[in-house]
Amino acid sequence: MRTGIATVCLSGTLKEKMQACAVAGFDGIEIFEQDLVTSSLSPEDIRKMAADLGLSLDLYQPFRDFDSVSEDLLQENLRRADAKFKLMSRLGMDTILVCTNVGTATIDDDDLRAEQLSRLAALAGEHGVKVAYEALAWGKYVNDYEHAHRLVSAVDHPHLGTCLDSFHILSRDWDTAPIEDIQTGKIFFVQVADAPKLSMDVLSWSRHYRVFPGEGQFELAKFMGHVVRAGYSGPVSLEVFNDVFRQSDVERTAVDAMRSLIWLEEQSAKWLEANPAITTAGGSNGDTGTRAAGRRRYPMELATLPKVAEPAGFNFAEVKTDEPAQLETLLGQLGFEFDGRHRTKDVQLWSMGHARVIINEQAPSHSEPAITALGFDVDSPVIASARAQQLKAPVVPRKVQADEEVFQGIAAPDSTEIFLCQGNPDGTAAWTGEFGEGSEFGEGPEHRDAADPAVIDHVNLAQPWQHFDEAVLFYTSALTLEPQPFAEVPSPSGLVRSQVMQTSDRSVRLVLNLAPLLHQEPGQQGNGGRKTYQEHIAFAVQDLVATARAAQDRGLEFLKIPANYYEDLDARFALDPYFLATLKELNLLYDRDANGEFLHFYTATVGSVFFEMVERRGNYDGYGAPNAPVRHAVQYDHLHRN
Ligand SMILES: O=C(O)c1ccc(O)c(O)c1
Ligand SMILES: [Mg+2]
Repeated sequence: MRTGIATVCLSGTLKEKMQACAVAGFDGIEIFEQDLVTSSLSPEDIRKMAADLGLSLDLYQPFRDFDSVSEDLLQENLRRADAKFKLMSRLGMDTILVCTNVGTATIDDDDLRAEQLSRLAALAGEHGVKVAYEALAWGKYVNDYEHAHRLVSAVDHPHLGTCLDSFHILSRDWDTAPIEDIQTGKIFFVQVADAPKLSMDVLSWSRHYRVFPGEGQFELAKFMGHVVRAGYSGPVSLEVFNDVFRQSDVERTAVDAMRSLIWLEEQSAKWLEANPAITTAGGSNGDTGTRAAGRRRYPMELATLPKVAEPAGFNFAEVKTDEPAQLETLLGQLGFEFDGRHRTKDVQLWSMGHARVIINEQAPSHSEPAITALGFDVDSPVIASARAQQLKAPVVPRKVQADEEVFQGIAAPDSTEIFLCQGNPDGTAAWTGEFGEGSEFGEGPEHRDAADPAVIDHVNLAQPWQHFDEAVLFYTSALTLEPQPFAEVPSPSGLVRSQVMQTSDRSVRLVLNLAPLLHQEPGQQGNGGRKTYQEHIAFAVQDLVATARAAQDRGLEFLKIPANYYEDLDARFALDPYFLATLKELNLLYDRDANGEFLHFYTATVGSVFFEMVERRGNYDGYGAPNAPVRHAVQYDHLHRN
């Protein structure tokens, strides 16, 4: 698959954008008109720079408001087109995008439109330029790709073809299957963008909220599957208008963009495998009739990635600090046991059942506790790491001694280190043997009750606002977690956007939060990587009431839940009075739905970290979302009291 990206996706000057695209590994780019007009580089300079960078200049865009106009306006539009065609010759470009008229169209007549497009195609032909006609979702008379293509077919000129843009098609819920009916060779260009499902006017949605594939909710693999089956083999080019990406670091956004196409390519190949085309006599579009290993061949070759299964669970969570005292107390009060220190590193291991927490003391001085690493159990750490690296995940360098387990590590967009681990099927982990071994430092984990079912239930990571979408794609593509629709949770300092990423069996649940800006204390940017949001690790136990009582006996300070909460709980659920009294006495939170029940409590925050203990009853699948505002409020209270 040839990869491309429109310069409008990125921040910076045209030169900076082009360099970032080359570094990220794109094959080509679309030049957005404004980037050219505002550039100090001449068209010849741009052409040379692209050639030097190994980038093809795939599309010049957009040419607006051409069709459905009066004759005098058309004359003017043809003059303008002539100037752009001459410019394209200087740039060495051969394809221009013409979008359906949204501004000056006054005549709704397909015959007239076809006639006008045919005059444009004839002029383009004289310049050796190809015109790709794209239906904008808000086009005045033409806003549907099939309509646009009917016009292209009516004109039937070798220099006029169709441009398909996934946003304009999927935002309007147009059926994508008829893409396959487009005559081979008549799709001149394909643009891809994803988007969250939003109910707003489609122009604003398009201009501000597009995201890279895998970061939104569109069925892009299916869209691409139909494009591939139509026999298209040209560039698949990202066109993502997004307010955040346009102000983010250009090189980083270009890598995020590239990752999205690598992932989309794999997903498209998978969709094609799962949806074999029905063979018709004589073959369908683009079908060369050959079969390789039972797979139909299409002109577009789709690369795949190392195959991995979903992670089987959390292997560990790491909190880093050089001041571990409070953390040690908290974990001890929750019922964790100290398994000892690492043989060679300044690191402690604490565990409860199969929930393992590492306190890493190799931190700069005065580093308050922060979640810095997560371990995931995978079938093959080497294959999982290869996949992540092909998806351009940065590798985390590790110092290991000869006889220590080597973890494959990659850095998530918020800089949390993700380790790909080989867990044992019984939930234990071999590396724990490196701790406490017959030394004065604790007993080691061997004494632990292997039947204790405690596990890490979920981890909640706060994302910097400019990396939220990137994080969704990172966990989707590299770790194959499934993103759920996002929710908004009110807190005293703002609305928190929250998105769950999980495995299908829920053995891994990761919650990404976009914390309110207020939580970013000024002057903390780049402060030794210190996180300024609250994040937490939740542990699942079998009997939360017993866990809470034991924790209370060990002196754990519970966050005081307001009495109003319990009144509301009773009103909603008509709980057994004794049970309600127990919840209230222990400051426990409760939720119930058709699948089951959920009991949980939170600790106070140390540094940027707090812990949650949960009990899931039945098949309860949520996170106590109705209780999240209460949690935010009591934590806010607690923070401002101290
Ligand atoms: O928003 C627009 O105007 C616009 C322009 C060109 C495109 O290719 C597109 O998809 C949208
Ligand atoms: Mg477009």
